[in-house]
Amino acid sequence: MTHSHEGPRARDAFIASGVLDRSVRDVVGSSWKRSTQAGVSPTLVEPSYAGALGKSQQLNALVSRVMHRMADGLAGEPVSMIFADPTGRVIHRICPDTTFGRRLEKVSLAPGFTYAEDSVGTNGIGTALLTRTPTLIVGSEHFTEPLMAFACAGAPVHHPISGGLVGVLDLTCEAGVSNALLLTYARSIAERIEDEILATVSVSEMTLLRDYLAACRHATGPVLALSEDIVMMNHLAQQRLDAADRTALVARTDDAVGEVLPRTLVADLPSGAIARLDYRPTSVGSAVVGGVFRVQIQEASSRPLRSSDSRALSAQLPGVAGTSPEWTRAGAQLRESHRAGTWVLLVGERGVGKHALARAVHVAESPARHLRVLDAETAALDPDEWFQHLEDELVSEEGTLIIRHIDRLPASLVGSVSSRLLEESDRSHSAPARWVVATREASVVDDALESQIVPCFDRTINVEPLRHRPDDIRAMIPAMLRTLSPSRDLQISPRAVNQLARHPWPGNATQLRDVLRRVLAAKRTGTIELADLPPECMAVGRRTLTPLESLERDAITRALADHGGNKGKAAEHLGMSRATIYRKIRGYNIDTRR
Ligand SMILES: Nc1ncnc2c1ncn2[C@@H]1O[C@H](COP(=O)(O)OP(=O)(O)OP(=O)(O)O)[C@@H](O)[C@H]1O
Repeated sequence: MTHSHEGPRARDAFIASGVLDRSVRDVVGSSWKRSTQAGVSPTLVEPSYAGALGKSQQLNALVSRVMHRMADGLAGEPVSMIFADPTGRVIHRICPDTTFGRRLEKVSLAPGFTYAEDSVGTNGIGTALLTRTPTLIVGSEHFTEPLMAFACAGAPVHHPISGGLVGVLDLTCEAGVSNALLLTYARSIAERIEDEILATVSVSEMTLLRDYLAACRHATGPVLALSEDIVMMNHLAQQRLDAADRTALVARTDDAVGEVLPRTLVADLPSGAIARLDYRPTSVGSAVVGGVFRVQIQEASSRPLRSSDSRALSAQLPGVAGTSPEWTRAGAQLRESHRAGTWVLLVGERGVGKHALARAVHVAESPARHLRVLDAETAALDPDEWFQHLEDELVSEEGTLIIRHIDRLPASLVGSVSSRLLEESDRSHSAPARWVVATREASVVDDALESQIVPCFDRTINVEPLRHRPDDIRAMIPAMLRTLSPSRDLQISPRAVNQLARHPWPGNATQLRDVLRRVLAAKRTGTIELADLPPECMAVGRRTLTPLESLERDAITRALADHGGNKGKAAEHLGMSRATIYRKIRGYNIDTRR
């Protein structure tokens, strides 16, 4: 094993020239090559953030119990015990030594972050998951430099009946103090977890396993099986999808698991590929206990989008500001759908700019055609009249129809609107000049909406909250000032812009616009200074958060809300120490009084 002083040299030589020194272990050399191919940075650790909540609450609770029992042996040692799900997302972390815990935080080895090999390169978690073999990675065997200070031993945890991967148990310590026992200990904890799972396997799980195994036998593509407590995916899912795509796929299954009837979902994956998920429920008696998804992947390269189109697709859209990757990607996907005549459900928090984006794409792509906007929120006033407006629009051969707030359609209209849209969407594929986009708030969950309205659309595109796009806030401020007051020559100072860019904007662009409107009412000329901003914009963090930080702040805020503001419980839920959550609440200036 090359854990000695040859190690750093062998790694440096590989990074510089791609040449593998003979002293490098095979498992490490192959992983370095895969890390290079995946485009992992050798100098930065940049794990993606997938949210701290694992899908399988019951499994996570079981793992947490075993880990806490076994963690007694770690007291006083700078060792951390970590469990990550099959996608490499860290679910639990126990680290009694707080100084060491802080070092792990610096490399984002914390709940919610993805330590898959294609996310952070060679490491005990990701490499063990990918090779499905207990793996010890020490010091300079890591691909990225900041991880070289650590040693990590990952032992895959398999479901004792299906054999499917349920995650990986990892022990991480300082590189200098590691020894081979680390891996032995990790394996024995993994075995304890497997024993515990076996002891709790129930009839419903056995039934789900039977359906999953039957689907896998005939599968030529990824297969996923899920219940409230189990996520299983076959080898093809691990091979064909990277960590971010796998996480997105599992998140998309939320829309079907528990449904009584089979259905098909479409998911846009971060890589640009589209996945079609065919769902079949698993039932025990009359109760649905989970479901199996057969997945077909349409690679980005085989989609109608030609690469020569991509630049035009991501070009600035008229009437809206923003250059963040999230905003640009949503715009490009929407333009692509317009060109293909694909009907879209635009999903996002209130006021993020869904309607503005759909309008902008219409203007950019088909300015000569007519545009009609119907707001489902107003349908309750006169449902028959509203439905007639919809009917009038759908019979016309071309043009864009934007249905705003489709999640607020009155229950009495859901059935008729759904059948009318389905009927027309079939016809529309031969008439791509007719394009329909509906907007929907992300947090509204409603059975009728999921089962009847969502299937009317070919794809879903997400618009990210403004707080995850601080650069867009900066771009939107002058654009909004111009539209709110075209005749006035008003400037805004950089300090005021910085302050606005740091605000979390729970009401998104709508709230930003309202704030600017209020500022303009009081300020007629000159430069808008910090002091001109309303008080609600002043209570913010001291600096602009990175996108990952803002995701973490959201996760903490959500956990606090879910646990009635109890910081201890929220910390436990997120796998953080109480000290960490207190520090983060202060650091992010989270208001805990709500
Ligand atoms: N990128 C942008 N550039 C400039 N203005 C924007 C941008 N995004 C949104 N706006 C403006 O912010 C306001 C809110 O946007 P919009 O109505 O499109 O949001 P929405 O997501 O459809 O909201 P809701 O969910 O409440 O229907 C509008 O006045 C819109 O013109």
